[in-house]
Amino acid sequence: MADAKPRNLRIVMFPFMGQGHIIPFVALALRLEKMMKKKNRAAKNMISLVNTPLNIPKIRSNLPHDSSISLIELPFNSSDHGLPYDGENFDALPYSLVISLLEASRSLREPFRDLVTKILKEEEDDGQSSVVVIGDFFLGWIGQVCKEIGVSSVIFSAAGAFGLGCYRSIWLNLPHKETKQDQFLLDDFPEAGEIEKTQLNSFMLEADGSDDWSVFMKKNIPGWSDFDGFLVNTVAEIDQIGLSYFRRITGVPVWSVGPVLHSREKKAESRSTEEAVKAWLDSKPDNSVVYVCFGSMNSISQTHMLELAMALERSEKNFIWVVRPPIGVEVKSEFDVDEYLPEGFEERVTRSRRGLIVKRWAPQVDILSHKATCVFLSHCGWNSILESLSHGVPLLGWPMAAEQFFNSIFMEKHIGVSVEVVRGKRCDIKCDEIVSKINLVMEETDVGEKIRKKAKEVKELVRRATEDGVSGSSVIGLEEFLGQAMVKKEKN
Ligand SMILES: O=c1ccn([C@@H]2O[C@H](COP(=O)(O)OP(=O)(O)O[C@H]3O[C@H](CO)[C@@H](O)[C@H](O)[C@H]3O)[C@@H](O)[C@H]2O)c(=O)[nH]1
Repeated sequence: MADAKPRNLRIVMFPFMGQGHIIPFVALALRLEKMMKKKNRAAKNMISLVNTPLNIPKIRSNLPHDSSISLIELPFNSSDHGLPYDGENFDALPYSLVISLLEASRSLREPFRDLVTKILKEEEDDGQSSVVVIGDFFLGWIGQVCKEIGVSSVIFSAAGAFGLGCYRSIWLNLPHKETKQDQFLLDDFPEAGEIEKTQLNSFMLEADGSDDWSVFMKKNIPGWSDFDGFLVNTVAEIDQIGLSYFRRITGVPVWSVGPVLHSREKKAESRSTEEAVKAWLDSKPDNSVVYVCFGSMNSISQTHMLELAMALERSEKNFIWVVRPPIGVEVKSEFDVDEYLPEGFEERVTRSRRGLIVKRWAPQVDILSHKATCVFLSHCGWNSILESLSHGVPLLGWPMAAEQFFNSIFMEKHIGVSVEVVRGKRCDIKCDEIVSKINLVMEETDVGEKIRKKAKEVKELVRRATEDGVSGSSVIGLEEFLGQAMVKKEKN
């Protein structure tokens, strides 16, 4: 019910416990804080980010000191769920335990319900406020909790609409189980085009409806229909197929609001890496560097590391490679990169200054925004894609998990800014194939020129979407959402 009086807005945001989700949620919270201040400085608006104890300091370190965003901790003990004692974030777990954290997160339902009930009571006493919850798509139960207590809720998808649409449709219907063909169409999303079985992550491919992933998804995804809307970290001008799909299947508003990008972490311990990376990039010619990084939670096998290292050396291109321990090695363990790379590799590339190896975590946005960077060899996580597109950097795709395969095909076949190098964690890839794809995109080939030109055009589309003065599509999306959030929700 619309209310004529200006209202205060209380926004409660709950990202799933993974860096690929927390980072864009923090970025969205900061964007909303700025917009709300600009709109009405006098209003007592407030934004809170909710998470589990070990993630709260991670979130805090990403907030500027002058931010008034508050952090709220929910009780959670990972050991109660068969997880390591500090296993509260995807980045602290091997991929095999990701499903256990997803399942364990369902235990946050009651504490979250109590929290929102308390917040609602405080705001009702105030009589002037609306409360809205922004939840994560992996926390599908949030919609029902909010419905029951009479609070509006929307999902903020850190994934793009095309990729998430394919992911949703496949998990709900397992269409690949119904066909012997290598390709298939999605029943409720045929406009996504043919999907190949090699584009399914290993859990999807092996799913039979009764495995842990299918069981979780069948509980989680139907919950999305309890939300009052979707905010998607994407750009309307490029992700229309997926946005239309979500509008059609949900019947609720779907706003594109991206890219909401993380402004760089300013942690003291990473400052020396930042400086070293900047100095190295400054010493390189424009458009001469391949940046290689597989996101916050994925690694490749040691065999693949060897092939990739040889390829980077043989390509004779400058490169930055963010190296994480290979699959099968304890994620958090201290590791010596030398152990997993060809003999003398690190020493050779360091001596020649042709390559920079960064252990675990690099200042990705700084790298992508530097004029020396030419192409990004990426696992096609959606944040990485958005960061790359925002800086006009074309992609070399190596999707390996989740919805990354669909993002990769979307960037290559629909948008034209990427070439897929290889798919999956168990693929067979040889060094020469990687070299030829790097050369294809970086050198003066027809494909390379076309892709680099397209990446510049997309950069411009993305820039315009978030431009304030001319009301870009993503600015309008957020404004429409804020307008709707001010409307008080009736209890069901
Ligand atoms: O060395 C690094 C590695 C990562 N990042 C940042 O970490 C984020 C990584 O996000 P993303 O590229 O989306 O990868 P994941 O962390 O793997 O993201 C998960 O979440 C995404 C959003 O839902 C999905 O698209 C992915 O498939 C899923 O793996 C980005 O902001 C990067 O800039 C760094 O700054 N430095």
